[in-house]
Amino acid sequence: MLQHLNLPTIDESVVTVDGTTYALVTTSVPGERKLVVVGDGAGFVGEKQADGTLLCSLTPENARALRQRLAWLRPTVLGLQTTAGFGDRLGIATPGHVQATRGTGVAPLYAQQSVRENTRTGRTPQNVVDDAMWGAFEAGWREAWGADADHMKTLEDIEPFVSAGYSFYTIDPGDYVDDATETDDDATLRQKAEALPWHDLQSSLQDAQARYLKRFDLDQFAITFDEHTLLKAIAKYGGAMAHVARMTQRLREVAGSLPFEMEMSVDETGTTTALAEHFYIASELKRLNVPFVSLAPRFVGRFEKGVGYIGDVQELEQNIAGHASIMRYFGNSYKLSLHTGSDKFEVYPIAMRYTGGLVHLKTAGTSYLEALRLIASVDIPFFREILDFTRGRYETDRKTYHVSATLDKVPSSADLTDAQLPDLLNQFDARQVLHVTFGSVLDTYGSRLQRVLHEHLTEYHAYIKRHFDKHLAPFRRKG
Ligand SMILES: O=C(O)[C@@H](O)[C@@H](O)[C@H](O)C(=O)CO
Repeated sequence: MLQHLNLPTIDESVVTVDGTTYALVTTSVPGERKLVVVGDGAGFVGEKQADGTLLCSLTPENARALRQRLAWLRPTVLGLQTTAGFGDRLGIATPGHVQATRGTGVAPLYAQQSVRENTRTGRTPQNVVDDAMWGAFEAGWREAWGADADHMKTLEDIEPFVSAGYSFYTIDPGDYVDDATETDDDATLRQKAEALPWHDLQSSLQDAQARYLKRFDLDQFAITFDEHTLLKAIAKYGGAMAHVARMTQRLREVAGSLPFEMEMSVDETGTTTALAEHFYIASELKRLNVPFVSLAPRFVGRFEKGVGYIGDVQELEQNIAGHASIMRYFGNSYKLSLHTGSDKFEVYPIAMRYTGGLVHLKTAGTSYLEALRLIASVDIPFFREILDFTRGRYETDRKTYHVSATLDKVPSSADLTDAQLPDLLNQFDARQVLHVTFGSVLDTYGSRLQRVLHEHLTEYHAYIKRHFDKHLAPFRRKG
């Protein structure tokens, strides 16, 4: 039916609803796609062909019009299903993410970018959700998917994500977590606890003491709040809880009747979230009526960007078992969220085993690294340039990320043969250096990088699929 256009149709995208057919076609520009609307073209902007067919660019206006017609292209809440977030800093990876998700039973969030990432890539929340939507459409995804406004820290962060139609809001109150409480004496803890904004917490220190100074019996163990444990939990996380309460109130005001779900993340803080502190956080979120579906504590050991888990896996297993027991105490009403979750292959089976699938996995930079892996094979001189550039940027760009790579372990390109280059994407230090410098790389090389990837899109999606097949296998729904 679309043959008359003489542009190859992407078969997976073709769909007919209410007598109108929609499809993506490729053009002679590498990587470029256009939307074809055959039938009722009202609301779309494009070039009208002789037979009335519309050929449309992938603009925000046309994305909006398509979402209005095809309900499954709107991000939606996913509840307590096992979920995975697929951050895509380049805006072209989603078809690969779809290929990997299909048939796994894992519910995807194909749009997921933090405020920090958007600042570095120069993309808006709308760009991110539109790119993910076009990718899902291209790959023929017809099921539910979500969009995560990740690591929102301030009240001002909220509005642009709500206007862009996000469904999942990750509140990161990390700036209000007081890590110094780990070593404070009781007098200091009390002073800090008394100074909290109790009004925002809709409570008082006395009320909190009445609520928590006791023993709570969980299925595997008990949590007993003595004076010190409670004062520390309150002094450490009370300010964060107050901030989450403020963020939730603003989100409700801005979202109005739009459905949404929330996560609270304190994974990017300096100290581990003790089990009693997880209990306090979850209990307070419930008391404050925060509609959270997942919680990202800071686990024992280290979850760093782009690499495997760093620490004692048995200790982590015990830690996850404890967190899962607290979740059960609260009626399995939320999921454990694994931030910086990519490449932690040893962690996934453990998380699944103890939570019974109440897991949310977040990934992002690993898809960008797969793009660099491809470039290391298809445009070697360019990869050499990127590598040397990132070595110059690392010390600056690492500052807001948890990474421990050292530059002396990352060779400069002159010290490597062509054949050795792709293997850098398997090396701890090189992965982290390449990972956290994405913003600077995109500022300097963005259009060239996009051009190379657009010339090799099918391969890029195959790289993504292969990489994510490994990630998702432990999360597959059985039966
Ligand atoms: O880089 C970022 O800012 C984000 O992608 C992450 O911190 C995100 O929350 C994540 O955990 C992805 O693995």
